[in-house]
Amino acid sequence: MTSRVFVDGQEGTTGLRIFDYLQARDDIELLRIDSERRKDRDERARLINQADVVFLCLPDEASREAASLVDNPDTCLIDASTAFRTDPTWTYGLPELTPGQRTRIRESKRIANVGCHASAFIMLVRPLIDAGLLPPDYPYSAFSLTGYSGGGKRMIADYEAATDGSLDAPRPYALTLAHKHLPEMRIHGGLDRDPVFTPIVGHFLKGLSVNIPLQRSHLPEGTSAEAITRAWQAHYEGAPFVNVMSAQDSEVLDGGFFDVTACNDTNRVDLCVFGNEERMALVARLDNLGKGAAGAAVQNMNIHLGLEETTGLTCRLD
Ligand SMILES: NC(=O)C1=CN([C@@H]2O[C@H](COP(=O)(O)OP(=O)(O)OC[C@H]3O[C@@H](n4cnc5c(N)ncnc54)[C@H](OP(=O)(O)O)[C@@H]3O)[C@@H](O)[C@H]2O)C=CC1
Ligand SMILES: CC(=O)N[C@@H](CCC(=O)OP(=O)(O)O)C(=O)O
Repeated sequence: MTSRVFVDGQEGTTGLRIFDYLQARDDIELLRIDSERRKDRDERARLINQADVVFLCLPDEASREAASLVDNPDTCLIDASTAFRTDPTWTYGLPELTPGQRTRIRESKRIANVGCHASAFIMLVRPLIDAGLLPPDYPYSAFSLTGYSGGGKRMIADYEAATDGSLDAPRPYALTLAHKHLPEMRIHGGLDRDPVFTPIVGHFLKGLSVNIPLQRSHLPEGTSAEAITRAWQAHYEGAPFVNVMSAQDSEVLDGGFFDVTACNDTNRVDLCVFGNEERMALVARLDNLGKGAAGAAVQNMNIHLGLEETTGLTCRLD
């Protein structure tokens, strides 16, 4: 059976990438909006209500408006923005979160796709907190290294225009320490309070890595690198896009350096723990436009439609 799909925001960074994923598929009929009318409320409402699945690839405010335009009870929204990620009437679009999450995504008509930094952060900590290896009240902090496509069309244009070298060096941002992903990190990560989170954007298009430092003296006795790896392996068993790695794997460190772009053009997320007797770091990497946005959105659509989760996506073993 063919499903009708509309991408609201089809000319943006995430929307274009979803188009790339879907246009080759013969089980999807893509509804296209005339470019001139892409911000016309009535035309968007018409297409939204014709579709089985609508991807909202819009700023938060435009996503809220789009959600208010739905009157077809069969239309499923998958929203890429931050607008609904902690709204209890929406389902959090991270299938790997807990054992029941795929069923919730299958049954829900309102799915909030996960933030790119938040995906990496939550996939590192949540299974470990649930397994009792990390305490919910630990004073968590994290930094993230991300490519500039995370900032959408405007940031891409700024980086591409900066041929004078002015944007060559990495730039920390969100230094008010109130990044918009903190609420979802806390709530869906299972933390007692928001982490101290500092993202850094670099002069590369895409790829992202989140690093969470940990002091072993503040962790439960049994929390070792081996125990963490085992807990991830148990939690993510059968998850086609999650790759639990060992610090000894040759693909993890290249001459002592970690490649934050190694998952680019896939929907894969790599998880790894580094460290010694005293200190550890949990590290995840993913493509911010793949598992961090468009790939995850297509994965959620596949699950919602009852299709094989991996349809049209590159997975762990590819
Ligand atoms: N880029 C990334 O890595 C990630 C992005 N996201 C989220 O996904 C959403 C989209 O981001 P991204 O693709 O990067 O953003 P872009 O800025 O690249 O694209 C947004 C698109 O939305 C269109 N738009 C804006 N307002 C309206 C409106 N009122 N009606 C219809 N269309 C509108 C814009 O139109 P125009 O073409 O005129 O500019 C643009 O094409 C955001 O909420 C973002 O936070 C989530 C995870 C990762
Ligand atoms: C480099 C850059 O600016 N990246 C964006 C992340 C993009 C993202 O995940 O956006 P949403 O969660 O809003 O959907 C940021 O940190 O705000």
